[in-house]
Amino acid sequence: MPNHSIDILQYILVRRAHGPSWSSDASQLAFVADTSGLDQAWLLDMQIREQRQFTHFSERVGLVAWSPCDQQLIVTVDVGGNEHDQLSLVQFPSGEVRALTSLPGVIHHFGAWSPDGQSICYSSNQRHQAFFDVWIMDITTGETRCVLEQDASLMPVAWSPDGNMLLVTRLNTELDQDLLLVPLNGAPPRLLTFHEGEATYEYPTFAPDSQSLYVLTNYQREFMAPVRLDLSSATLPQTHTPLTLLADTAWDAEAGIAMSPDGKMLAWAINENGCSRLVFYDTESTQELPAPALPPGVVEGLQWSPQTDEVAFSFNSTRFNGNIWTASPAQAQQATGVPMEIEQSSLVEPELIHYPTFDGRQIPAYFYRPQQTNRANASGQLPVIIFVHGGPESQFRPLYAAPWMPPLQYYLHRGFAVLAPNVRGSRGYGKTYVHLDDVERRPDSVADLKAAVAWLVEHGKADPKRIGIMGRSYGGYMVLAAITSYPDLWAAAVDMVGIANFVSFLEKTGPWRRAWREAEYGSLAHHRNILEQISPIHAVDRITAPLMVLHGANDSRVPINEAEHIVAALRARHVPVHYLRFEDEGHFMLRHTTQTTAYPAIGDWFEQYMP
Ligand SMILES: CSCC[C@H](NC=O)C(=O)N[C@@H](CC(C)C)C(=O)N[C@@H](Cc1ccccc1)C(=O)O
Repeated sequence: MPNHSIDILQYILVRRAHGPSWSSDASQLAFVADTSGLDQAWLLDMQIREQRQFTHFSERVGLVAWSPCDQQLIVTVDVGGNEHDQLSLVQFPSGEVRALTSLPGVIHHFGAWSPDGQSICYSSNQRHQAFFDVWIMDITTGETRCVLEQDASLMPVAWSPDGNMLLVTRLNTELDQDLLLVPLNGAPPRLLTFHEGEATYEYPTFAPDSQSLYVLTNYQREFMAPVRLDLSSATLPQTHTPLTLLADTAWDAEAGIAMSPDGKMLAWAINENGCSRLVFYDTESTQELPAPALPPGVVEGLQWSPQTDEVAFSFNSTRFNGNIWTASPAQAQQATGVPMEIEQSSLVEPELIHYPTFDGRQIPAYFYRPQQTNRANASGQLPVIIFVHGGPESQFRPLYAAPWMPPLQYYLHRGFAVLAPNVRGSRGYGKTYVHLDDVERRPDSVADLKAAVAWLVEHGKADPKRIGIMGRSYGGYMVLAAITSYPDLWAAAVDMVGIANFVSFLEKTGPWRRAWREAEYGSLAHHRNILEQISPIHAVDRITAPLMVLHGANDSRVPINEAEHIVAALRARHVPVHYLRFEDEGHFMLRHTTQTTAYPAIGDWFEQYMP
């Protein structure tokens, strides 16, 4: 028998670095890493290639952003995982910290530094809990001024190189956005992206002359593609800013659109079936350049060096824990050495499969077969855990250590196979696919889970009596929907931070999030009947699968009463239920101490009911 308490430490000790930010002279690369057990700011000295922890907060750091001129950085920190980020300024090299905001009830989203390093822009919901306005702060005097106030979710994303304008994203829903150009001389903001239907605009970046910008968008397209928006031509009211497509894409472009300081090169990535391919692009010849190949994995946060011809990004794959890498058109290399203590060869690479579902569609999924098959039955069939991602507008991707994800490799090590489907409604497969589960069509995505079981059994991959299901957040809802809709399929289930009742969830989730979620799930005003019909809390009588429930008390996305209600309902009906409540955690359950408790307990639960 393996000793699980030792094993889990190895799996949790697969640390992750993300969010690279260059100092202006490119001598230092800042990033966020959880090497110490909690995300903190770290620095990599690019000359001597040594990394060191730079901040030592007792709470989690969200992001780091170097000033474009000076030896100082912005960091964001929340409390107990509540996602109410506050902004602080940290001096280099002393590490001295000055709080720039201290409003614990208010959420701050850092936007950008001004090009002269004197000011920052950010948005906050200080005026009204549900709305984010755009602010500028002089970091020397601490003086603030609101530069854009709307009853909307506004996020500043870039400061023009000439210092005169901000670029602001307005989040209409999770899948629809606008870009606004905000002159800092008090003139009215200009809507750049008048559009009908849905469009998102991600990672907008100004060209050096402030006359055009580059952005990834799915405006009038199925997939995200890199485009240039020409700001110099006058735009008629109710028209979209003229746009040039840089490269046609059959998959989503992602991870940023990083620009070299002279504006001659761009870099982005393409998400091909969940794996990132790096792209370099020459803006003069308008041609793609050769790019180094990466192992199958995920690229995030592309940042061009202010001094050299290389980009920094975080890279995370099945066999490489999250680290910061750098790449030029000639080569890619790992830059940080955030440790991974597991032998690479013991990590299982998944197989990409597609299975048919009720309406003839093919559902993409990753199947992981454990190296040790000692838990197979006499027919060679394995116990299988189906892992359902959240969102639902998220995507399961083959990475090792997303910090919020249960460590699938650990369950493989304990002898379970894992199937991770991207059921209808997932991101990454185009605009049409992502809407196939909207509002009244939600049960169709649950039927895709039934089809997953059929595929596993038909292909001899699973012992039909030992199929379990686990998911987080919206994926936790999918678990509850699966065990109420198809109770006979499941031997055991695990719901982490899931929704049990869409009505109480929408009433109690942070008011800033309600409108985004209503676009996906249906609204309290217009779809109450549907919301009630699809809510597992009203079908608890159908549950027979033993259920484990885990939740963080400070979760501002899915309030903890969702867990408390389902647990109480099952206890009243004597269905086996095991509840773990974490007091100093929010939605993401990021503390290593939490993870070393939660993840072995999940393994034990599946082992108990799927022996
Ligand atoms: C990136 S996809 C959807 C994000 C969505 N945003 C706003 O509400 C979200 O947070 N969805 C939640 C459920 C919702 C609050 C009811 C969710 O399912 N979260 C998942 C996926 C996720 C992973 C990482 C960052 C954001 C979302 C989860 O926490 O595992």
